[in-house]
Amino acid sequence: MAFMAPSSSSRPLQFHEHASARRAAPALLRRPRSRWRRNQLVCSLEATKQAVQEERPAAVNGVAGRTDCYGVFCTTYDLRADEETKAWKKVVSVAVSGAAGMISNHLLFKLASGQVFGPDQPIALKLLGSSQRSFQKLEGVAMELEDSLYPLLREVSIGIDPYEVFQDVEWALLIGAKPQGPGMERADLLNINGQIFAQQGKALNAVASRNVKVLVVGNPCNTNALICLKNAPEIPSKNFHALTRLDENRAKCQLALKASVFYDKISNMTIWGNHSTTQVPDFVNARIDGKPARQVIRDTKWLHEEFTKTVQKRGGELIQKRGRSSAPSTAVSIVDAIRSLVNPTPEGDWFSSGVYTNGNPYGIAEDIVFSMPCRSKGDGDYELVTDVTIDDFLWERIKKSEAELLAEKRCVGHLIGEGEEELCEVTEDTMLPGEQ
Ligand SMILES: NC(=O)C1=CN([C@@H]2O[C@H](COP(=O)(O)OP(=O)(O)OC[C@H]3O[C@@H](n4cnc5c(N)ncnc54)[C@H](OP(=O)(O)O)[C@@H]3O)[C@@H](O)[C@H]2O)C=CC1
Ligand SMILES: O=C([O-])CC(=O)C(=O)O
Repeated sequence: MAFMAPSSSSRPLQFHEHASARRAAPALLRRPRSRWRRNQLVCSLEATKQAVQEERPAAVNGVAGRTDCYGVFCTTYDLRADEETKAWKKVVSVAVSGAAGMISNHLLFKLASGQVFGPDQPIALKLLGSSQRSFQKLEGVAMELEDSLYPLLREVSIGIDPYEVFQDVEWALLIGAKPQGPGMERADLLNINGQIFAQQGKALNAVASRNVKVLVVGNPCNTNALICLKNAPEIPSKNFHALTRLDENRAKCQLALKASVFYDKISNMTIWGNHSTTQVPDFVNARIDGKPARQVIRDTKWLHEEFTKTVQKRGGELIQKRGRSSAPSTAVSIVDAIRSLVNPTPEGDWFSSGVYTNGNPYGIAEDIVFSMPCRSKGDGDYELVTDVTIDDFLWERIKKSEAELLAEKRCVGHLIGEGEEELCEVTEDTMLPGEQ
């Protein structure tokens, strides 16, 4: 379906709205912010910059690392006339970590345009960076958002303290992570990135909306999501997702190519397991133009061998060709993943997401984050799909992915309150899709 952004001629005026102001006064009573207040906001941005330059640790609820509005988004306007003619929803508050990275470079503009949450949904973007180095880049990102004049983008703030940035957020898109450097062991990556997600889990637990939806993208995303949810005991575990939608999209593309159909004909595509080379793209339950995929693609050898391997290794192949990991297609898949939760799933179809195993009907180990088929009513929540067939081919591979996730979980016991750091043994042949 084509999306049309509202034209800039009908663009309403921006306002910056603090959570406290939102609680204190209904929108129609809001007044333009005084020059003093504006100066104060600018000063606090300066204080943040200074703190960052001095490499002071970000304080929890303190001045250092404080998040505030950026540039044009600090200005408050009187919206009374505007609100009489518009039927927009209440602003949705979305945090994005790794906001100066490659994936975010594509994603933020899709979020601001209305493609994700809808053309009647104003949005506040809270951009999280990790350090002094990233702060200036975040300013650059915020400047580009300013210059894009998106009617729905009502607030942009930047910061490096997750306790500030995550305040009252309803969505947290956790993209920031350290990439796996040359010669870096998987165990080291699990530990370094795990620390980031443990800290961010704690911050979400302390300050985010109690029903925040969390999508973990930074790799290894399944185990990072597990670490995050374990550190956020006051937020329902069901609200945490690891992104496997890119893998679903890749699998749909391969089936479409083989069957010589346009990819919108492919449905019911499940990715089982880990976002790694053990993932299991499910051709058994997938459908092509409403028919079981195996009725359309008779080449069983291709389905068993090439299809599965191509999807598992697509990320690595792309890195080899492009010299960097997928960013635009990952951003698109994040959009798809969110849209699948905020729109009802089409009748008979489903989508894949890495979700917490807690009473799953398939016999997969509990207490890990595993990609499975889901359906949503469009309320941000989901249910697992139960009418799927798991044959021996799938089951054997699902168990391998499960074993990998259980091994990863043992490596991060110290980050999820399950013992000290132990000898971390992740088998050699299991890799991130982009690992060489
Ligand atoms: N699940 C999936 O399907 C996919 C996942 N990915 C993963 O997404 C992640 C981001 O990819 P991409 O945007 O291309 O990467 P980039 O390297 O372009 O950006 C990553 C961002 O992460 C932040 N970062 C780096 N180190 C740290 C740290 N120690 N603490 C906090 N933040 C940090 C950096 O922000 P700053 O400047 O603030 O330090 C950087 O801007 C990677 O982990 C990648 O493997 C990628 C593709 C698909
Ligand atoms: O390993 C990476 O960073 C890239 C990745 O996840 C993918 O392409 O699926």
